[in-house]
Amino acid sequence: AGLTSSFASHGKKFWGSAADPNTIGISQNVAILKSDFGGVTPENSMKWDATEPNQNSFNFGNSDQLVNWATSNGKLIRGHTLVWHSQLPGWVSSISDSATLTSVIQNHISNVAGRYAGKLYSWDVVNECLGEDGNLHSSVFFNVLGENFVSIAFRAARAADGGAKLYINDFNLDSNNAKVRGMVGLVGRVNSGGKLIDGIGTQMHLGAGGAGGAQAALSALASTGLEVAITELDIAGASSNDYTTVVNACLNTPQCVSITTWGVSDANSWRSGDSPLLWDSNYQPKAAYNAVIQDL
Ligand SMILES: OC[C@H]1CNC[C@@H](O)[C@@H]1O[C@@H]1O[C@H](CO)[C@@H](O[C@@H]2O[C@H](CO)[C@@H](O[C@@H]3O[C@H](CO)[C@@H](O)[C@H](O)[C@H]3O)[C@H](O)[C@H]2O)[C@H](O)[C@H]1O
Repeated sequence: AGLTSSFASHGKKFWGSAADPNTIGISQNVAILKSDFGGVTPENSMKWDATEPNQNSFNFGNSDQLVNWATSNGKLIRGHTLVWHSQLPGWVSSISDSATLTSVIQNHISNVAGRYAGKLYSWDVVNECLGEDGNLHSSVFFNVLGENFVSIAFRAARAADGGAKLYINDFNLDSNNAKVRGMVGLVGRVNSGGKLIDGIGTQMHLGAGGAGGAQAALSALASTGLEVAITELDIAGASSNDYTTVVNACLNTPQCVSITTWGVSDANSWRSGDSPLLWDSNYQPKAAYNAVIQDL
């Protein structure tokens, strides 16, 4: 059995991977996605700079391709991402009026999330809004709208797609650190007036030997009672021990519903120099892959 079916045998939803037209166009990659993965996340095609490069003119060419491929191959989809300060067009980051920015966010989300309503498992509604101290960091969204931009985004996402799980996603949520505590506080405040956020995504772009804090991080995030997902896993050096440590942390955390690696093969990884994934640059499974399968 492959990754996702072995993982699902423990009551988990799916094991996914980042993907996009550039990687579903590679036959070796597609063969592995079909055999071992139960979900995909668009690596770039659903981001603001790709979907709405100019105000109110939308481009869904690549994202439609990814969604159609996933749907016709029975893969769940994690939408990524609606509101993020990076890969953001200049026409958005230059807005300084709160009413304008609010309607721009609402229009973007109703068009993008509305288009895929009913087809996605979840959305990363807000991505990377926290600083390492656990407070919201400076961005056009926070500077113009304050913390309320998070609620504005989640309400718009809920209105556009009543079925998708709505996640807040961030990196360096890899141990029970100030950022994890900040995230727990933020979701508590946002959900205090009624549940807007359904889940917390921890990206887990790890260094070699960096998996030791995974259990503490997942337990702390799960203490909110929300779903938790590992959303962009890759680990420098891809050691068997690091990968099985992360997998076991998820197995031991009932709210941890899925693991997504940020790609399949080192050949297409954003950090290929670190050899961080479970398949090498010749699309051959590494020792870590066998160790994970054995562990599951
Ligand atoms: O940075 C890693 C993670 C961290 N968490 C959020 C998550 O979304 C992020 O993913 C990475 O996010 C990165 C940008 O922030 C992506 O990198 C961008 O990926 C884009 C699509 O391939 C690149 O854009 C292409 O660039 C080419 C040459 O510069 C141009 O010819 C193409 O037209 C242009 O699309 C950008 O330069 C490149 O910066 C990576 O593929 C993607 O893996």
